[in-house]
Amino acid sequence: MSAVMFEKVALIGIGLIGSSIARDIRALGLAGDIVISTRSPQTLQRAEELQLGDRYTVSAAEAADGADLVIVSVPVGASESVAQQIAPHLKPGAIITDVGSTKASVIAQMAPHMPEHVHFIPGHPLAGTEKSGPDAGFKGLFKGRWCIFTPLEGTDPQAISRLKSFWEALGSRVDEMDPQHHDKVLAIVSHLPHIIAYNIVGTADDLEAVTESEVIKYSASGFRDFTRLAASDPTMWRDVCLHNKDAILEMLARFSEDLAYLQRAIRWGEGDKLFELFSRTRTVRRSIVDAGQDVDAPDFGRHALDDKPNT
Ligand SMILES: NC(=O)C1=CN([C@@H]2O[C@H](COP(=O)(O)OP(=O)(O)OC[C@H]3O[C@@H](n4cnc5c(N)ncnc54)[C@H](O)[C@@H]3O)[C@@H](O)[C@H]2O)C=CC1
Ligand SMILES: O=C(O)C(=O)Cc1ccc(O)cc1
Repeated sequence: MSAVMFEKVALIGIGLIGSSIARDIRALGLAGDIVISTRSPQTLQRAEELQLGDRYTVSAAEAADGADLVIVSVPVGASESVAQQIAPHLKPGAIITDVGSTKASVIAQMAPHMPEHVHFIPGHPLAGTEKSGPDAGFKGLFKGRWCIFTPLEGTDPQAISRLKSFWEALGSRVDEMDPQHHDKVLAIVSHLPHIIAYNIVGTADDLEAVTESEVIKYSASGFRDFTRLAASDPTMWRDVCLHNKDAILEMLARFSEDLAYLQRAIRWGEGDKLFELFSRTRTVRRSIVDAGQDVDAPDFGRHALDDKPNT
């Protein structure tokens, strides 16, 4: 149904996100030629076994050479190294984008290396799982999810519009934001939940030595939800923490203050305070469900092109 949108697409990094994009491009026929590059020869070989692209190379420079669209899907801490490697080979008029979970740092790392004759448009699809690597990707990951662009001032609106059409073809809704604002919003809605999960599972793991296997044996679904997040890729999340340091520390300070309030209410038996907070937070969940953002709901993520509801 879709037509070729970019003649040559280079995917640098072919883990969960890169390989999901590759699968969608393939399925929708959005590219004439898909070239895949990743640093590790083993991962590259796996991408080839999975037939995610048309050509494969460990050289990011070779992959980017002559590409009309370059999508960088590597841990955010590797952004500068990739930008340095690809910059001399970028074709005039090419669109360069990324999928990194932090934006100000990615811009600081990549923008200085981008030649005048390309369109650099930082992006972030708000879709993913706790899994990593090329096997973890799947078709339709971005359906019904937001993709946030944080374009630099003066970026060609036509290039933004071409990239927007690409993400919309993958079923995403696209929004634009200032990178600093993006980093603050994501710090509270995504980065802190992961840090809290790493922390609580780490604490439980320390207790495990005392309680033997009780932590696993009796773990209720609340704790299990935390273990899913805490199973997320350590390299990726180390980089997110180091590259969104200021916003994360600001949100952690607020979080600790609010936790101290809760702690105090529990210590002094102030049930009304607990009840008030727990009632307020319940309405947050309800508004997410009402806004159609509940991924567990059967109709969530229907593609614009689907002609009948999911069953
Ligand atoms: N995992 C998730 O749920 C989401 C991740 N993101 C962002 O997407 C990016 C990629 O994440 P995933 O696909 O989950 O990670 P992943 O670990 O599954 O894949 C990362 C890929 O980058 C390659 N790589 C690592 N260092 C490299 C380097 N220096 N040069 C070239 N390739 C290199 C790896 O070989 C692998 O192919 C990250 O920046 C992450 O913040 C964005 C949205 C969701
Ligand atoms: O697995 C989950 O619950 C996620 O939250 C996935 C995710 C991880 C990082 C992002 O930048 C965006 C989405």
